[in-house]
Amino acid sequence: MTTTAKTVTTTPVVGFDQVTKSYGDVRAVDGLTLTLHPGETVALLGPNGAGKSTTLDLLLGLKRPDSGTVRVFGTSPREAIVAGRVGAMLQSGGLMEEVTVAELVRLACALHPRRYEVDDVLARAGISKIADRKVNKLSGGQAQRVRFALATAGDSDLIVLDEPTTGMDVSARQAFWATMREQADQGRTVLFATHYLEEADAVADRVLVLHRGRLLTDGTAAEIKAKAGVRRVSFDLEGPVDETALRGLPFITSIDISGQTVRIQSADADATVHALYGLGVHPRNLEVTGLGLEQAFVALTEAEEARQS
Ligand SMILES: Nc1ncnc2c1ncn2[C@@H]1O[C@H](COP(=O)(O)OP(=O)(O)OP(=O)(O)O)[C@@H](O)[C@H]1O
Repeated sequence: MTTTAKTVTTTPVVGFDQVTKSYGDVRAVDGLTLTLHPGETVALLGPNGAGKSTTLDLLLGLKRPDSGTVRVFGTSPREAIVAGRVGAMLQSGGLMEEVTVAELVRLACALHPRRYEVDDVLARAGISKIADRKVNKLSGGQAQRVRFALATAGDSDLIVLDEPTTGMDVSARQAFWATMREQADQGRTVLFATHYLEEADAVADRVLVLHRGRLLTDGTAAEIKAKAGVRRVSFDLEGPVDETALRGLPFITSIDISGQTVRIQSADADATVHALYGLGVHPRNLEVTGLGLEQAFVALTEAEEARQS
């Protein structure tokens, strides 16, 4: 996206300013400040209990902050929702049991100030064929698709998704993200919490990592991988090698020796490889690669745990 004067002056989609929310002694969200801009697809990551769901609940006005302010399109979350600007798909619950899929989706469309046609919503969510089924007879993945339909029942500017693909099979997941990309391409802002880091890597143009209610990192997936600073070194051994010497290589954060194959994670891959040659080892099929988002996420959150303890 090119930055223009227009984007700079546009009202943020979401603005959290020093937001704190506790449950008894547990501080679920701790002084969180963040801004989401129009058209962004943003992944919200964090270990269990990091505060993702609470953050989304605050954004949707389902919970009120103890302190700080939450603004959505420059208004309160409630006003933004009443105006039909926000569509949401939450983790569980929220489905009336004794109605059919079509009835439920029809209701969601009727309630949306900028509603879509029911048949289009069903088709987009891939649930036309189960439209007459009772909601309490659905599989977990089908129920997720219905929640997705409810979140896209009208022309919302912001779509909020809490672990949307949990329970979906691989093809449902792919179809889901293809639809979500279309929504984003039409200029909508999409914010989703997930534990599937490969989804965040593939879909999000911005990744927020929460840790104990605070924002640990905020950047593109590539920036977060680079920030973790660790790279993978893998190679095959030729002939016997002194394992103790290998394990003593500098900057190693983990090492796995399996038969003739060695896999290392190193905080300074160049120095590790240099020292490897210094041992007189001639590695075959040497590869030095960056971490995936998943490993980077683990490295960053573990480092933060260590720092705080
Ligand atoms: N209703 C509640 N009452 C008491 N504590 C709560 C409540 N809801 C959440 N918490 C606590 O607040 C913290 C943040 O929870 P939250 O559900 O926001 O995290 P999360 O990042 O969404 O976790 P997960 O990945 O497991 O879904 C956790 O320590 C959780 O136990």
